[in-house]
Amino acid sequence: MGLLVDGIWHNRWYDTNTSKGKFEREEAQLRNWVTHDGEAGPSGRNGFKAESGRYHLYVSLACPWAHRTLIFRALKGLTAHISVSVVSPDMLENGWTFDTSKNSSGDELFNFDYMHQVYTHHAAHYSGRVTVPVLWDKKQSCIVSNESSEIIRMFNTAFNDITNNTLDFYPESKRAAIDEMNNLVYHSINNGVYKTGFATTQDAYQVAYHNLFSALDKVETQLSQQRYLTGDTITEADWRLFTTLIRFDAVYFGHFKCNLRQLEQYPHIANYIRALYQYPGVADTVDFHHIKRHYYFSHTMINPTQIVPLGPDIDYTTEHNRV
Ligand SMILES: N[C@@H](CCC(=O)N[C@@H](CS)C(=O)NCC(=O)O)C(=O)O
Repeated sequence: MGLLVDGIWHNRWYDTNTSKGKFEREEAQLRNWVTHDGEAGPSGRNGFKAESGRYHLYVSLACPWAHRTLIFRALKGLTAHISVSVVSPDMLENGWTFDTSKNSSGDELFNFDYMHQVYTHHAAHYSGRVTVPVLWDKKQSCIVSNESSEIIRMFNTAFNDITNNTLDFYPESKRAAIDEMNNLVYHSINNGVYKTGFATTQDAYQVAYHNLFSALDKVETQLSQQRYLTGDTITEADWRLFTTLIRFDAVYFGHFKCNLRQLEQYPHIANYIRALYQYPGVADTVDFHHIKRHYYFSHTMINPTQIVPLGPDIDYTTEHNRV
């Protein structure tokens, strides 16, 4: 785990000394948008037109943020149009690697050894964390974006003329409700599990823990009244929540000490996870080997023995009642 400073890789864990033990996530820096006509999106510059075969996704199958982009790639019919490289789940002194002997697919574009080389290929003097997902433009040889919430918005609409897939997970009429739900889920659940697990003071841990479980209680209540987070149709808000929920009992409950309850103990959430897992195309994007191996093996300051636990044994293919 580390970061680039002026293009040079440094092996360094997150610094929580200046934030009273709180984990503070760095903002993604590269924020261009692929659009149907190549005009600039809400941020960044123009020049990224949606074209089949032009873009490449770098992902980790362990990472909940990258997982969102894989789900949208699958559901929006983009697998034949956007290629993918998968990093190894082991993220140690060199950060994310393309070590094929450790379950990486290898770097399909450049045959690099490390993900940080993709960042310095984009900008030789890059400074910042080397995160996934990354959307790469093969034509201009640069990174389009390293922000998953924006990559899924691009996938939701920019390629519709190419795929003829008009499924809309961010429909105009529901945007306010989706944004409100995303705000709760991002701060208290998606990032909330990280704030709980990466806290280095008791106080910071407890604040994050209580916030997380109070948000999960709200979600449970919401799901007791309606099928999906914002009503009777599935939206982006559900997929953003799902990638954290599917990792929760396997990793966050134990490794990140989010252990008030397992999600299996929430009747509505437990069924909802199954409904989303069983949505056509989604189960193929979930890889529990990568998920468990990444967290337990890579975070040696939390789990110095690097033992990867065998349990829990949960079957997400069982019948659910969300109809
Ligand atoms: N804002 C980013 C966050 C991505 C992110 O933090 N990814 C993690 C993997 S789960 C990562 O690559 N971390 C490496 C690091 O922080 O050094 C997004 O949503 O795309």
